[in-house]
Amino acid sequence: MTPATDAPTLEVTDLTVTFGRRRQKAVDGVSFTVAAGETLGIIGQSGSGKSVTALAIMGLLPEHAVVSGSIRFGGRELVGLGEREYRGLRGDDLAMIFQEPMTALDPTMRVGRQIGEVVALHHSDRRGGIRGEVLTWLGRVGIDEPERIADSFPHELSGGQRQRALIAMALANQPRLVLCDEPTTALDVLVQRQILALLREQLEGRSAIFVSHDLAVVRQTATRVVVMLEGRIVEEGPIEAVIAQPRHPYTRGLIASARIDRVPPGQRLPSVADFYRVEGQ
Ligand SMILES: Nc1ncnc2c1ncn2[C@@H]1O[C@H](COP(=O)(O)OP(=O)(O)OP(=O)(O)O)[C@@H](O)[C@H]1O
Repeated sequence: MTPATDAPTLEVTDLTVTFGRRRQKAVDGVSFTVAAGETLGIIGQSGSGKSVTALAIMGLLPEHAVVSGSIRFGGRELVGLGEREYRGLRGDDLAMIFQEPMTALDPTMRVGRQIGEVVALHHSDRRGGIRGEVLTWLGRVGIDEPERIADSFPHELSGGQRQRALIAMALANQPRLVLCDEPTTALDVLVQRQILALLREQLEGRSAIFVSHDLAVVRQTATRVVVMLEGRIVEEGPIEAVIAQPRHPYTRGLIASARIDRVPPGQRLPSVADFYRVEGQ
């Protein structure tokens, strides 16, 4: 018998998402897996369906979204799961790190309390040790003065500190899958590098999905990558193999014009229009 640990953490099969009466599919028959302990990169230009895929997994799509296909997480089907059951999964088994931490943090609540609420949410028995756990996590994500930061409101923190706090919040319950959606895009280049280094360290050995338009950024954290174009996956493979020998013309154009080996993380990828211009030459 195959041991349970060999089963993928996440198995997405033929996932399709449309919005309301719009005919075009935002995500169109997408299939991929995330093995236990691996970080999968999802790359593609703006509008290619990366965020919609991540939000479908998190059960965070708006009500007018029509989802079909299958998302199996630890053997459980998530498509069609009720909001109450999803709430039990989020923060505990499934966590998400967003691009803009200010929208994910409550501006009216001190940072330490917000992280503490996540810890307490699923472990009410740990109430006594919650403050200690919050401070430990803030230290672990590289916050120098955990006490002061825990007692601050989000607007009193720098962008980098806010993203560190959000990472602490996402990881505090040791989730089985962490989704990062452009977690460094809103930061300036220096802070972006620091947060990437932190994520690289913290995601090591965890199951994770790292969504970005930036191949150089994905390369730092992911072992495998899927390339999305207009709602579909056009290429997938180990990241270094895809960079060295891209098979799909879009990936080839993307790597050629992004000069992936030469550009630092943070540079934007070319758009589809750029790609067709490159191809048309
Ligand atoms: N709430 C929504 N209602 C209607 N259409 C939406 C909604 N959210 C996304 N879409 C559409 O779905 C498609 C895919 O969007 P998605 O946000 O997944 O792209 P993305 O690859 O993540 O791009 P970005 O990097 O800009 O976030 C786009 O055409 C977008 O307009």
